[in-house]
Amino acid sequence: MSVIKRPAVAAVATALILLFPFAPVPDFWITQLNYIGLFSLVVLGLVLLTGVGGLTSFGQAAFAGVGAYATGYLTTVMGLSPWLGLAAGLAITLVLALVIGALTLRMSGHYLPLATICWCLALYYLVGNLESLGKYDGLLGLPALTLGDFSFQSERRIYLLIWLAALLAALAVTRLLDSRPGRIMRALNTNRGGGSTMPEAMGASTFRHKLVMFVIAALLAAVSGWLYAHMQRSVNPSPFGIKFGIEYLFMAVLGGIGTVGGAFAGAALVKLAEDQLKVWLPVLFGGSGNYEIIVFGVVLVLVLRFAPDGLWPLASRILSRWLPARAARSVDEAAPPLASREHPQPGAPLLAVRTIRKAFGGLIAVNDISFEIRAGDIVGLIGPNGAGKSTTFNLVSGVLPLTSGEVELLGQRVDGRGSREIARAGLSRTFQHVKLVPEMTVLDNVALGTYLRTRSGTVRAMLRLDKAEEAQARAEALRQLRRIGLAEQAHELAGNLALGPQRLVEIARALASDPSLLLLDEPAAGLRHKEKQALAEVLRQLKAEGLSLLLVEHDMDFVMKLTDRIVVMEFGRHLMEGTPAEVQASPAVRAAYLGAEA
Ligand SMILES: Nc1ncnc2c1ncn2[C@@H]1O[C@H](COP(=O)(O)OP(=O)(O)OP(=O)(O)O)[C@@H](O)[C@H]1O
Repeated sequence: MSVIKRPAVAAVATALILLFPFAPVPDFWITQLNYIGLFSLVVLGLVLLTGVGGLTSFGQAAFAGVGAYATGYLTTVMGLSPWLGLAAGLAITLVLALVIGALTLRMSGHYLPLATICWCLALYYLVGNLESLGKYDGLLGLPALTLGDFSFQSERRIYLLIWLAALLAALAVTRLLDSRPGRIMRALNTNRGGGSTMPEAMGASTFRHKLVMFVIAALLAAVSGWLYAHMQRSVNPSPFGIKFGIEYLFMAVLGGIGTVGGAFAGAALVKLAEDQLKVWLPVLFGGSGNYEIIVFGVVLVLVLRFAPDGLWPLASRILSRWLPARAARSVDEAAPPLASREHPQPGAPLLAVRTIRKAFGGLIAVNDISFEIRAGDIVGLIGPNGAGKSTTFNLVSGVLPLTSGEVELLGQRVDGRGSREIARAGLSRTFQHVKLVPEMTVLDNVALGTYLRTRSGTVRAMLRLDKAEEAQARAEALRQLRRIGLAEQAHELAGNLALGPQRLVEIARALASDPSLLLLDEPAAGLRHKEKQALAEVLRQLKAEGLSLLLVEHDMDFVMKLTDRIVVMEFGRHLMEGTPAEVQASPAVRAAYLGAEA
């Protein structure tokens, strides 16, 4: 085992970067690195927004423009300090990002990218036509940045500010991704099978998390614009147009859009390659022209084809042969337990479903269904295919709105509320199609379930003020994994597990929210015999611990052995309710199943 640890490698790399301008290197390289640092700041925002959150933006250059023009105007026209320029740039960016985000982030698919293109174009033409901002010539004569008597006038000096900002941003984004809000952000990417259903069921507002990512990405771009303006000592619209918006996205994709290291790799590769290509391509092809754009297009296609995760993950896989292995973060099992909710006494009313109905157009999928669950009950919901079980489940858990009827959980009416609020009221669930974050560890996936029992937000996460609470959340996750017999796999990636253990991880995640009622949607579907046995064992143990369960399941054998009571549905209607023995003996149930099989 290597004696060198990864943090030591990172510390040495950071020191080398910050000491670079003190070495006798030509100014050319300082300039190059300044640009790379500035670009990295913007691309880091894209890593968070696009790579992690799956929200594509072509408009980051425009936010850089806001940062640059705010300071440009305040320092040249109004004669104010560049630091006020920074504050104003960040404030304007914050407001703009909140407004644009609020308008566009609820849209799905291609609307957000289109909106960001429009916004980028609009800002470009706006500043290019405003007399007060110098039209297309821009603003000249910005002052150098100063701190007390120290002036960041030369490129070598501003290098320190640029790289300090870029490295601090990288640290903040890394910390954020490994935190309570970060886990939710990583679960959002629909391109990787994520979405809003699972995070909402864990009690998190997906819109809010998307907005936070959008704002952070915009603020990072604005800081880059501010630094750029004071490095150039002038601003004009061209670096903030759509061409740069696309180029930032290109850097992110080339470097590795889901990784912090990819932001730096992408920025460096594009900047260095662009300069070289600008020199060599005209020599090769003769004449002048933007040939590098063609080369970039070809390279992008090749990267997407052969290294779709980008070059940084590829390089780090190769480098990991020589670098020390990443140590699994230990779990402090002595951390104090998270606060627990007050659970109802056994036998107390828990869930009351009263004449709930769901119509999809003319089809009544759930037709006036009623049943009750008392604390400590294990209730099964069965019926032939298309009987309306999943729809009932989704109505109770708030994924679908009711057409009519009432749902009461622990004495509170919850019909008409979304799944987030129902989760808060004490209900947790698993999904028929497993919804784990495959590139997160099993432990982190389970820690996602502690969302409602913890409080730390984005700023606390970025400043690492959430250490104590994170230790509690991780200890709770390990406790739940031990409860379902998967503690050994805590540090594996969830995507590497087979379906059976994945379903168990979903149960552990639901348990981590300390629910009063657990809803399991076809937990045995697709499992092999041995996996089913392991699952049944876990559920029997939960039953012995007094947990209340509602279970939708196809496997009759599985349901009969486990439940206290069974509700049978057919064609959306309530067919019968009784003990497993009563249901098994019922001619009506047999006829319904035989009819379904016929
Ligand atoms: N979003 C929807 N829009 C229109 N019809 C729907 C929708 N969801 C379900 N249905 C219909 O409602 C009926 C009940 O479906 P549901 O999925 O609840 O049944 P199920 O008992 O869970 O079936 P399975 O066991 O096959 O999962 C079916 O006829 C289905 O086609």
